[in-house]
Amino acid sequence: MFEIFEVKQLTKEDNILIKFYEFAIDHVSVGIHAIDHNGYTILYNNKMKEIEGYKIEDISDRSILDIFTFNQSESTLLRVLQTGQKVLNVKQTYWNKDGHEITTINDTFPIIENNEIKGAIEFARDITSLEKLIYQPLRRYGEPLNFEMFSVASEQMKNVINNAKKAAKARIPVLLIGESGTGKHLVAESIHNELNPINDEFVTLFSRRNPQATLDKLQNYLKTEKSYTLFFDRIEYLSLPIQQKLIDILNKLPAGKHLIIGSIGDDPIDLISNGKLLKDLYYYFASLTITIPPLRARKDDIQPFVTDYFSRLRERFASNIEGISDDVMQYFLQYDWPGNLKELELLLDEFTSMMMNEKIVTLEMLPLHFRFKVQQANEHIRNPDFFIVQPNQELLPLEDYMREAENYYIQNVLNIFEGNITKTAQALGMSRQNLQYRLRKLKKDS
Ligand SMILES: Nc1ncnc2c1ncn2[C@@H]1O[C@H](COP(=O)(O)OP(=O)(O)OP(=O)(O)O)[C@@H](O)[C@H]1O
Repeated sequence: MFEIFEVKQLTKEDNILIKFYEFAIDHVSVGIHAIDHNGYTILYNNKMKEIEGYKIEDISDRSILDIFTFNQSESTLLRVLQTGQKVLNVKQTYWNKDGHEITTINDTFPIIENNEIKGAIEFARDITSLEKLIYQPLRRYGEPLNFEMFSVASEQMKNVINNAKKAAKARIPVLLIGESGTGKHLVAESIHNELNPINDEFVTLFSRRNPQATLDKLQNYLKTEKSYTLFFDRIEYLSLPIQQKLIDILNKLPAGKHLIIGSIGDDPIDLISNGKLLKDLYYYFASLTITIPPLRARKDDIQPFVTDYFSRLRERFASNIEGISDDVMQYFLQYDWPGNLKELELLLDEFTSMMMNEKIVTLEMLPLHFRFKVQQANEHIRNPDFFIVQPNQELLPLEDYMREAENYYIQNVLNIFEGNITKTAQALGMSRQNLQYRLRKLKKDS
């Protein structure tokens, strides 16, 4: 672990000190990732694991140079290793394996000894809770949010919108269920703007900041004469006693004056059985629950979202970006988007802010961290061993085996050509249309 530096005989004091260092590294609230001069990971602490969602085994036996087979200048650790210059205050947003959104500010430094670069080290400060307060991409267009703003192609989302419109008509409490970034806030505010007559004000109460303050704020709103649409974002983050207080307040509200909308990020039955959601609070909303499916279950919505994103950029911000290439779309379709549309929107923001005069977004413009995630996901599709038939193996019907083999072969050829459809189709001896049709079919069948 410490072999990049000259090895010296460790004293007893050194050994004790190392124990302190190890403890500090594992308990500090800053993510730490260090690589040696060959790009091999030599340090990856618990906080970094929480932030990025990788295990040390995923990265320790491979050089970053091998893992990131794309444009290496995009990895700050590598850039620092190559230039010897520190890079400070780089903001990044990740969705870890549990689908949690994490925003960090990274500082990366070279480790130099006797004028030689021995490696590089990155420190990532987790600013997620701060970011939550200030990041409201919905507001950037300065318009009220309504059902017109939805980019929809999937039947599932069309149903969501229909049900949400019914809720606005009936003016009954609604519970929105969906992962982070699926559009719960957008649905809630659109319901408000659909009300006829409309309430005086739409207010979002964030449960995960300071639950008692959320309740105090609510009491203050209710003291006024105004009618409100109150959106309780992620009520499962409120403690059970606070949830009980909330029910008591909601049950005393004058009938029909305010509209109450709640949101949760998980299945309500699971939340109740895990002691995170009070049954009575769920029943308060149970007259209408609307589940917003994750983006990975409705990938048809990716294309219209991307198209609308760029047309808004052109209309409102005089951008000349026309759209994304087919290869990039293929990447988007392969990825499972744990952060849903919010993740897609942030990704589009990230690379469009770097574009100069280019009209079409191509594969090389995608940030390295994103391409790495797609690559990792593809690596897990099938292990090559799966295709070797062994005596004690469970045997699949030929049709299923052939489908798995086709998927494996196509995905690997796609990886070789970094997602480029034209080159992959050429190598496989088929037309682009045929390849695209097969990919869609394989996705549907899997
Ligand atoms: N169908 C859609 N069409 C257009 N934009 C969408 C759609 N769904 C979500 N978005 C956009 O995605 C972003 C995230 O949506 P939103 O904030 O409503 O998600 P959320 O489910 O409330 O997330 P969280 O639980 O993290 O608060 C917003 O900027 C929103 O405009």
